[in-house]
Amino acid sequence: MLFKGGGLPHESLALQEKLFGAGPDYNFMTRIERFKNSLVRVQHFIRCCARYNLHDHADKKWFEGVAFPNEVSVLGPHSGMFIPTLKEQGSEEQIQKWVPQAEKHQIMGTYIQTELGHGTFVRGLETTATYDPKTEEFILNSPTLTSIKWWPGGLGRTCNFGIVMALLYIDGKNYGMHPFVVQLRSLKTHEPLPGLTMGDIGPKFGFDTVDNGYLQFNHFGIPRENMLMKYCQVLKNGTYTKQTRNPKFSYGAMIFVRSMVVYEVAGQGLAKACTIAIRYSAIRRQSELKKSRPEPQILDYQTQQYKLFPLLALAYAVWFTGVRMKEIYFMVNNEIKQGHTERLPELHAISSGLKAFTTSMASWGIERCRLACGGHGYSAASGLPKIYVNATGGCTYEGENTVMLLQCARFLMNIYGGVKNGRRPSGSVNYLGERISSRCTLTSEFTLKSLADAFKHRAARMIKEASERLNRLQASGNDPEDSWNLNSVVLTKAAEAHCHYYMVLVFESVVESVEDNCVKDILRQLCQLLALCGIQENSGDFIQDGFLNNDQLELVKQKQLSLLSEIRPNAVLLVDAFEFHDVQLGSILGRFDGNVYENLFKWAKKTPLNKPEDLIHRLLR
Ligand SMILES: CCCCCCCC/C=C\CCCC(=O)SCCNC(=O)CCNC(=O)[C@H](O)C(C)(C)COP(=O)(O)OP(=O)(O)OC[C@H]1O[C@@H](n2cnc3c(N)ncnc32)[C@H](O)[C@@H]1OP(=O)(O)O
Ligand SMILES: Cc1cc2nc3c(=O)[nH]c(=O)nc-3n(C[C@H](O)[C@H](O)[C@H](O)COP(=O)(O)OP(=O)(O)OC[C@H]3O[C@@H](n4cnc5c(N)ncnc54)[C@H](O)[C@@H]3O)c2cc1C
Repeated sequence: MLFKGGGLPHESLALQEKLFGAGPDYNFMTRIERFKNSLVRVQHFIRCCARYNLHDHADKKWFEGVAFPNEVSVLGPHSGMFIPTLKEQGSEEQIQKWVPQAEKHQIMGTYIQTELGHGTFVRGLETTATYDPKTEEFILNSPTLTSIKWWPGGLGRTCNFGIVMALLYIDGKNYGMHPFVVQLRSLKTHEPLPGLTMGDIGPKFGFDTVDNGYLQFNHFGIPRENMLMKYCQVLKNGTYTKQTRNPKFSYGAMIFVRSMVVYEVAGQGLAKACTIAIRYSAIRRQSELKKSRPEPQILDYQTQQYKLFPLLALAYAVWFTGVRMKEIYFMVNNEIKQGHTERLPELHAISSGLKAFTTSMASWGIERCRLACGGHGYSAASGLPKIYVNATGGCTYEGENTVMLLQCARFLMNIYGGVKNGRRPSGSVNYLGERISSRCTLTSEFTLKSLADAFKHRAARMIKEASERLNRLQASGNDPEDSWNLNSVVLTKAAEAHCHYYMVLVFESVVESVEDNCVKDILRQLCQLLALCGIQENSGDFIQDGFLNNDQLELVKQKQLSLLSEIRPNAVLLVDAFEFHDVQLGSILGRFDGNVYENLFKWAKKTPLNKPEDLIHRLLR
């Protein structure tokens, strides 16, 4: 073994690959070097997949975690969007034709939806696909500047295929957004095919290793068979047929990625940041706690614990919620495949809501971890800037977070309206059918049930009030759309409260399922801390209707503080339990061996600015 650790079989395999552990320091590379380095890794990863027979998505994911530490590889859109869309939206014939080539990486694809002028508003996209029955081709065209495709990952230089979302026109009639498989580059020369203008969109906040690109179509023909035809078909003569299914099925790829992002991006990103900040806080000593005594570990300061332990609790909560979100996705998707589509709206709502809620919390949490590391947190050597810029992208891609919360709120309003009309809700919203209890059961014991109930009360009240406010706005003469807009801040807060309750509930259920009493006790403390911090940070929501009183809030504060001391002895073990290898963390501050200062010094000496022969030296001489 080249490296210590690597808890899971596929991680251990990947850690044995010299190329993934060695090589130049990422922090000292230019963007072009980072991109090239990533391509070398991609090629090696593809060879490894063949060598180790890695076909399963989950197996590959473990391997990727080591191959592309803290980076988003260009394989993300290929394996996370291109292949799933082919599988979910292609006919059997189309799946047979493209999926095997894609899985063997003989073709590399991406998901091409967003345009210069529109990302959020999918119905506003302008790219057209006009069917010509004479040639039996779709003619793809970008009719305006704003219709140029913009952002798809891997489009700039890497991919030779893509799934393009475009408006289908037959005989002058617009049939709405449909997915098309499009070859973009020659499989021999890798040059863009005639009729396509494409390239990279330039440097970004993060995602240096991904060539997010642009693409302009100039009346570009593709065969009729290239429209993905599982749900809708265009026959040779131009006849359009469709199954009587939900038109939102063509949005399936987005639901999939949103469901995965909770664990893969928010959960992993925050857990890595907590690992770095807590390990570092255990080796960093600063100031005096008691006169003439050795400087304490900064982790012994209550304020440091107050910064970091709630984030540790949040990292566990998001991790568990992400695992649950994946399970729900696969369960409901299987039901949909069997023809049972009843739970699609709930899946859309919970995946949109949790994607938004957890990526926002993680993004904020990672930055707090960086601040908690003082000066060294600001250095790239901490690894935290890289984790932040990549994770925070999750707040925007796959549906901007505010917009996603509003989608979740829309579902909550529908359900609440149904309850008012006597319908019984089920699944994640079944509590909306219960009577909202005005009695708070919180006592100094702070059982997990009583804490979850407090969040249930808050969510139910905020959803009810959002709905009533919406009705009042309409009753006072606003049309439904204006009422929605005038209520949208309240709606996003109701959606957040729903997601917050869901996360606390998932954490509670995980704690209850643990058999080992010692582990159970420690996880219970974390779950209590998560919930108590949530109550304190949003205390207005809990006291507004008199559910919590001042005495109870005082109890909340006292318990929060006592939990900090109780968690302290286990804090480092709790981050070690995430089992991130040093290679995956990419952080000198978060090294497993704690040898931070010696390695910071070695690292600084290697920085290119210290090279004696460069231009700067000549200019300064
Ligand atoms: C696998 C590992 C992954 C991790 C690694 C990731 C690395 C890769 C990195 C980056 C990839 C990024 C890829 C992208 O960003 S691709 C582009 C993504 N774009 C978006 O997400 C756009 C967001 N916008 C939308 O989704 C929609 O436009 C909308 C905001 C939802 C609005 O849609 P629309 O206007 O059509 O709908 P309405 O608001 O009018 O609603 C009508 C009813 O439809 C329901 N609805 C909407 N969407 C869905 C859906 N997806 N599924 C089911 N139902 C849906 C909506 O709730 C309304 O229902 P109602 O009953 O109220 O009428
Ligand atoms: C790193 C990264 C990778 C990406 N990868 C891909 C990819 O592979 N393929 C692809 O097709 N796209 C990709 N995208 C594009 C991405 O999906 C969009 O940027 C995203 O969906 C947001 O849309 P937008 O840019 O139009 O934001 P906008 O909608 O312009 O958002 C700007 C502001 O307007 C607000 N707003 C917009 N609409 C509403 C509304 N209805 N109600 C209230 N507020 C609103 C938003 O809340 C936000 O504050 C990527 C983007 C990034 C950053």
